[in-house]
Amino acid sequence: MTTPILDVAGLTAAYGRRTALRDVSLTIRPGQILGLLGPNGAGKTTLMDAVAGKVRPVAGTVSVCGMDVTRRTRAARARIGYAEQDLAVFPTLTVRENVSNWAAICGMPRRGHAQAVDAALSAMLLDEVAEQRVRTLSGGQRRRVHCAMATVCRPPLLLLDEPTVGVDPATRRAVLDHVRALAAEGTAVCYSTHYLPEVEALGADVVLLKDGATAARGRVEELLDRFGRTVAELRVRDGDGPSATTRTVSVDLDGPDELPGVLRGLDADLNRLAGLEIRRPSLDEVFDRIVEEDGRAHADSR
Ligand SMILES: Nc1ncnc2c1ncn2[C@@H]1O[C@H](COP(=O)(O)OP(=O)(O)OP(=O)(O)O)[C@@H](O)[C@H]1O
Repeated sequence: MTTPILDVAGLTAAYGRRTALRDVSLTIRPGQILGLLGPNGAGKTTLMDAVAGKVRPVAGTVSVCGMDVTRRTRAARARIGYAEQDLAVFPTLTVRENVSNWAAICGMPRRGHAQAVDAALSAMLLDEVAEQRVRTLSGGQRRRVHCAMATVCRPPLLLLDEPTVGVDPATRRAVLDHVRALAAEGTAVCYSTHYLPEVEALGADVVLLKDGATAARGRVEELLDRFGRTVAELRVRDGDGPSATTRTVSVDLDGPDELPGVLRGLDADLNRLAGLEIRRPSLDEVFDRIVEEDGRAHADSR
């Protein structure tokens, strides 16, 4: 197995007396996308801030490309592209100037600088507004500028904190395509979102935080299998002729294999079956279920 780009071990973090992360451990390897999920206040931003060296751990360690973030903050930070929730752009500069300046701050050499900026702008669909001052942009456009800044230097680790909040569907697709392309080139990506279909579209591994602790982790398919319910919805006809009515009966299945047994159970009523639909669990349902339950009970060991 390849060495992780990001290794978080037993991370606990606090704001004063308020503990925001409790003993969180995770790794992200080159080319891996980790979907960071959790309800508001679960600790997603705090985790990213700790990885970026903005929040100091109370306990545990964070290392990026083998460098301890607390002891070698600058060197580790240079390996990270971080698109934060709070937009840190210069409103009076143009889009191109913001991305270009950021590339320079990150130490990008002059050679290839202009092409890298062009590529980052194009990937975020910013060509048309490249010469516009950032203060004239919409909120969704500004968020794209932030993603372009985070990705322009092609860092080994990309932290994207809810990058698609307030963006239109075309931009959402562009962000997801770009993230997939960067991962295919070997970038390790930590992607926080409340839009669960994005996690599925990215084929991401998932860490679900709840109250600062790991409530669940795994591949999307594994979480669906472990926590999801497959439901057979049978539409059964009552009565005959014009007065006939139809009712829906829902049966929980442990898996599609149980369906023949359910149908056999209908026996004489089988000819009253007017329709049948199998509903696979969605990640939304699984997410709600884990968050409602005591998530810690489900946490895997690392
Ligand atoms: N600067 C701060 N000072 C004090 N408490 C904070 C600060 N930032 C976050 N917190 C608290 O830490 C906890 C975790 O917050 P965090 O922003 O990491 O959650 P989140 O999962 O990113 O939430 P959201 O989905 O709303 O962005 C919350 O209880 C929050 O109130």
